[in-house]
Amino acid sequence: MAVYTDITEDDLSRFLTAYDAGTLLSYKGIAEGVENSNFLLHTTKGAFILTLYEKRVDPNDLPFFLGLMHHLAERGLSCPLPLPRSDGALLGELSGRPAAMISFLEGMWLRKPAAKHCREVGRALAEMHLAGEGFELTRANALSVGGWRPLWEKSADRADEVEAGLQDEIAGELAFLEANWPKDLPSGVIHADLFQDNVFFIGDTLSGLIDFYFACNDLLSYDVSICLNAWCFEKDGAFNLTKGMALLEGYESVRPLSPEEAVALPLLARGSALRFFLTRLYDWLTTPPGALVVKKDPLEYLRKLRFHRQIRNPAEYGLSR
Ligand SMILES: Nc1ncnc2c1ncn2[C@@H]1O[C@H](COP(=O)(O)OP(=O)(O)OP(=O)(O)O)[C@@H](O)[C@H]1O
Ligand SMILES: N[C@@H](CCO)C(=O)O
Repeated sequence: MAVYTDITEDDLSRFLTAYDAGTLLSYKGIAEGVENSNFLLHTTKGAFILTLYEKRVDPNDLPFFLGLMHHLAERGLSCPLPLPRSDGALLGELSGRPAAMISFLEGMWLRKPAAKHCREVGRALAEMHLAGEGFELTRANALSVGGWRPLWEKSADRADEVEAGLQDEIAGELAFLEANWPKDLPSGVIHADLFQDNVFFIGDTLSGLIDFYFACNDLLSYDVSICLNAWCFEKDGAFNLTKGMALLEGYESVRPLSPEEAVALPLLARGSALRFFLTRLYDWLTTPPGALVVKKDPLEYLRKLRFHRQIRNPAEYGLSR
């Protein structure tokens, strides 16, 4: 249950007076999610999502996130729309946290996606990359290669509590990636967290993308590698070549990867595996007992990182050339 900050009915009803969202009928905390506190609201005007932004979201970044969702929705991408307050602002404050009201997206995320769903995700990711062109705000990726060492240093001393030898292995991996990280690849607005729980389907039809709170400007193919990691591995840790092929075909049906992006995929996938390993490791070691949040297993991403280390050719992901 990711509700770090609770809210009272009186405070919420007062908060809603600044919106054209009707009057409150009911509200409840949403179990899913790790980063922020989310509530499902029912009002006399329908269903809405209220998000209270927590520790990993810098309030100064919120205009970028909320403005991006508006920009993408205007270009036909199915994603949540932030509701404006009576003064036009997209951001308010509730229970001491920055807070926004966003439109409710129909659909549900898939617990067991098939290759056909991966194809739709690849297509939607490329469509998002193209729709992001022309967005006037920019945001550096705080969790790209430049952000991994400071994050690692917060957990390094305790890493061997999770698995013996981890401290040396990750220190070596980090040094390798810092020395070899690709630079001159196509970049633009990326989602940077397009995991299964952030893509909604109605039946087999993709109905929308949510959770743009890691969106930023970075390498487009890095975003592809995040999806390879998030969608194309089975629960036993095996890479599913059929899903990889489908995801990459879906992406390339909208935006073909350049030869340089294709060659860089194994390195990018190692990097994105390390990124999620590091945030999960930090949360694993620092989330207080009894916190209303599901901690995610860092070792899942350590295994993915080790898998990519032995990949020599993007064809091993199912990339056709
Ligand atoms: N616009 C929306 N429409 C419908 N449901 C939503 C919407 N936004 C969020 N949700 C629900 O709230 C849950 C958590 O949302 P979100 O993923 O944005 O939170 P988070 O804390 O940022 O999670 P994460 O750990 O995935 O980053 C989603 O899994 C979904 O069930
Ligand atoms: N999607 C991330 C959590 C939010 O960043 C993970 O699964 O580690």
